[in-house]
Amino acid sequence: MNILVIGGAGFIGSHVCKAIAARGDLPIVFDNLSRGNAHAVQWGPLFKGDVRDAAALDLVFGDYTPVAVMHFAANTEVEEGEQAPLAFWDNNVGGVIALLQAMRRAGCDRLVFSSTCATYGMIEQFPLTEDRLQLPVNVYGRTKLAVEHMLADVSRTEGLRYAALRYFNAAGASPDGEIGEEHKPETHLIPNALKAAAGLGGTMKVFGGDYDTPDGTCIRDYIHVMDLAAAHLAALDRLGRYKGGVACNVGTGQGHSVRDVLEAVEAVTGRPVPYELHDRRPGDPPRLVADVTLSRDLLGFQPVSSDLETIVRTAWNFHQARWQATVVSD
Ligand SMILES: NC(=O)c1ccc[n+]([C@@H]2O[C@H](COP(=O)([O-])OP(=O)(O)OC[C@H]3O[C@@H](n4cnc5c(N)ncnc54)[C@H](O)[C@@H]3O)[C@@H](O)[C@H]2O)c1
Ligand SMILES: O=c1ccn([C@@H]2O[C@H](COP(=O)(O)OP(=O)(O)O[C@H]3O[C@H](CO)[C@H](O)[C@H](O)[C@H]3O)[C@@H](O)[C@H]2O)c(=O)[nH]1
Repeated sequence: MNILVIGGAGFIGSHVCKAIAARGDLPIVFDNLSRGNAHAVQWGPLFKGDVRDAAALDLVFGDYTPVAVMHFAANTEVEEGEQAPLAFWDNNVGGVIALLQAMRRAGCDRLVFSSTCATYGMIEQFPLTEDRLQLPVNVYGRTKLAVEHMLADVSRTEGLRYAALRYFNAAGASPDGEIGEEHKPETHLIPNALKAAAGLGGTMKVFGGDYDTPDGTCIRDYIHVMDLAAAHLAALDRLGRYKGGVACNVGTGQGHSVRDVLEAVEAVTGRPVPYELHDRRPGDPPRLVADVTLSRDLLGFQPVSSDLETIVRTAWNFHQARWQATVVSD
């Protein structure tokens, strides 16, 4: 099967491509390389284009007749969205409108969409099941929630089959070190903590030590990116069997504070993480932890590599290899 992977040069998309290829299907990456890396596209062709470009989409649908689409392309940095909302609405919502129109022209009716736990916002009722009221507190989350509504509307009227996967915090790297997390700029906690431990990032900032959580720092549900990739394959299979659409959490059900993560980084690397407490980062909810019942029952999904030690170790191995390669090529 040909699977069109929009945003497949990015962190999560590239790991999903690896998983698609591992089971014998062909990932066709469509990416404008605004954030991703061409070197992470290793398991199929790379088509350079913008998802808002209808003609470019028609070309790739015409050339490869994909049976399904996975859509990862988006503006993703929460803080950036607070400064530049229109760019987020344009790419995150405008991109999906253009994609759905191209899918309709091509007669392709299956879509796996990257949604996010950021669509829940400040909900303080736990566990965080999918039927909770979604009240996103940042621009990023609002754009993703708007797409969820759009998908439901289009599914109802046009028969689109879709899965909106509400990922919690994707982290870790391919265990063989081939690919990993390489955002530029990097704003995510684990790569920043690893950089600080390696003495490459100076002192890292911990955003907020006064949250209403046991140690005062934010709690997140970290899921290994290869587990996340497995969830995508399960969702894809489900689209082949059932009509309609579904929105489903993808997490582990376990929460870890920022301090827990720093401790795990110190344990794996054997080095201290120099950090200083900083003001809260705008748009950060204090606690986001998935209820995993639906992903287990609907997708048969069970994370196997998402303990904090494995996440940090695979990320550390990947980053060390990249840093060494950079020094050698310099
Ligand atoms: N990283 C996480 O923890 C996390 C959590 C929840 C949801 N998500 C969502 O998952 C998806 C992937 O996240 P990621 O961390 O891999 O991000 P990423 O930035 O690494 O990857 C996104 C990719 O999309 C490409 N892209 C962006 N705009 C494009 C456009 N207009 N046309 C074509 N390509 C475009 C970028 O070049 C990049 O390769 C995003 O939609 C994000 O919102 C991520
Ligand atoms: O240098 C850093 C980086 C992060 N953090 C803290 O660590 C936690 C995790 O932050 P990340 O930036 O790693 O992840 P986010 O939870 O902000 O964001 C992730 O989850 C979001 C949903 O909330 C979005 O989907 C987004 O795309 C995805 O990157 C937050 O409390 C953040 O304030 C720090 O203290 N210092």
